[in-house]
Amino acid sequence: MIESDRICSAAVEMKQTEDHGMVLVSTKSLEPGPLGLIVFRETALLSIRTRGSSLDESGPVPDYLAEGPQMWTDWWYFQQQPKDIRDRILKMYQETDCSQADAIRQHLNETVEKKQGQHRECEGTKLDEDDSRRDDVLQNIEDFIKLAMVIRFNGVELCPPSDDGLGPGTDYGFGLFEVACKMSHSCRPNCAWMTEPDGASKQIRAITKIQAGEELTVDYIGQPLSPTHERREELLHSKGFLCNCVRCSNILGDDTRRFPCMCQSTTTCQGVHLVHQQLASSIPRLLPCSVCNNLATDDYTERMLEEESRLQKVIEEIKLVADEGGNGYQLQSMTKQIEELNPPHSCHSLAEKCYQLQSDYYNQVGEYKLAAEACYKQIGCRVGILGEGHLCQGTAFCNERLGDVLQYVNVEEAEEAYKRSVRELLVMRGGAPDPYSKCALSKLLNVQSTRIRIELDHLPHDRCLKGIADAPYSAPYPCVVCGNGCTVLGEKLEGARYCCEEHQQMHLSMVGRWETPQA
Ligand SMILES: C[S@@+](CC[C@H](N)C(=O)[O-])C[C@H]1O[C@@H](n2cnc3c(N)ncnc32)[C@H](O)[C@@H]1O
Repeated sequence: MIESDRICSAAVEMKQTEDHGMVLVSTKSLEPGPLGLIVFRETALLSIRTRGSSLDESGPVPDYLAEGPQMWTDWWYFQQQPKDIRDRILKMYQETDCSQADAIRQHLNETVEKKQGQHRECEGTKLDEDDSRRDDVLQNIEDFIKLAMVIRFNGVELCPPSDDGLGPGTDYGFGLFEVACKMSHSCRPNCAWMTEPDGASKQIRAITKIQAGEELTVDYIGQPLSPTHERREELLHSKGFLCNCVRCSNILGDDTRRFPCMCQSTTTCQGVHLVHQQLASSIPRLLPCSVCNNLATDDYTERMLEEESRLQKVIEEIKLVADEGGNGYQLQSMTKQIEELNPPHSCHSLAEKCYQLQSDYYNQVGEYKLAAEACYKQIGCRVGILGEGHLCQGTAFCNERLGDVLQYVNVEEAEEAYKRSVRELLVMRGGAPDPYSKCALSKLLNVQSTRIRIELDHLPHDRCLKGIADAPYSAPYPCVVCGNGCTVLGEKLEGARYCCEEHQQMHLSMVGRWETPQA
């Protein structure tokens, strides 16, 4: 463990709220500092293998559950637990109106009726041991459904990184956490959770400053760059609720879908139209320009949205080809399409995908300078949409990829990119003991050794961290009004940054916080 890796025990309490039910709040102000802060750790009350893994001991699935084999594995592991653990797990169940639960109930009840009919026909036939073992599903239908729902709505994957930090490691299935599962979801969370190497515990880390009394939130789905309606659909589908986090309920629009101001061809307006669309089934519309407030015409709206779906299709086609190639070499057959990818705005969620494809492609063909440029744009887009304070693994890995490319072009800049990656991973994942941070750190040391000839073997990891934690984050802040680089720090609204005072005034007026300066 690195020295400043602090654990903040007794920093949380549970609280009942009106809109989110039971939640976790911080009892103290928490300051993650440069190396992050562990708020608490928890071991899963129950961890369940993924069916099909070599460690799945649950045996053959009963015929009547053939549609849902994982449910059988879940039930089998549940049945192996002592009674008090089973009771605590079932206590996590929340009454919900869920069509999946109704479908399971109906299916199992029909199976019972059928079996009873068969039993009457051949009275006296003995069930074999396997049958009776499996039939406890049918004798406990309501508990079976409760367990399925608890897992669906509260189960969290248990997958620590691989030893070399280059990807996910052993998949331990998923776990049920009695305390951590009370944390609400946010698309702009203040905490991150990560699986410890034992595959059974989670570490919950503060990734932003947190005030005493503030609710602790994590990202349940890890798709912060997906458009609002996609994130909400995903949460509705997988977790059964309509997200009302700060980003999803932002009346200023979807921060991942930006289109240039309609007047841009005739004026110098640098503003953007954000999209308002809360669900896939709702009709998207462009909001007034963030700078000149002009409305987009129906014609312009239609053209922009058509262009957006066309680009989405092209990206999917390219990705399909890249995936088929395994190592990605097939991408070269799509040179023209990749080079011509042209997002509607540099801070649109599709821009991030375009830049990633371009960076991968240029990297493969050895055009490292172009690859680095595309990767810089990708980072700019991520920071532009999510804000600098939004730590996420995706951005950290992106910085690491930038470092990999820059090694061929500019070693000093590669060093800076690795530093940012290490710094972000340190706060998110806890530093040197974590394989991801270790991997980024050793890449940093490698690139440093080419510059200043340091003896890697004599440098303990903890000492290398000094200085890195303070590495400045040089990606530009986006103006909340137009997305351009910023110089003016908003004092009235924390986190809001502006490219000029005019945009600051505009934004504060829009949200009712503008006060005319005294003469
Ligand atoms: C895993 S549980 C969290 C604990 C839960 N609040 C409780 O009382 O047990 C997820 C539930 O919390 C609520 N919730 C969490 N995050 C939310 C969000 N961003 N928007 C709306 N509801 C949310 C929803 O009711 C959801 O079904």
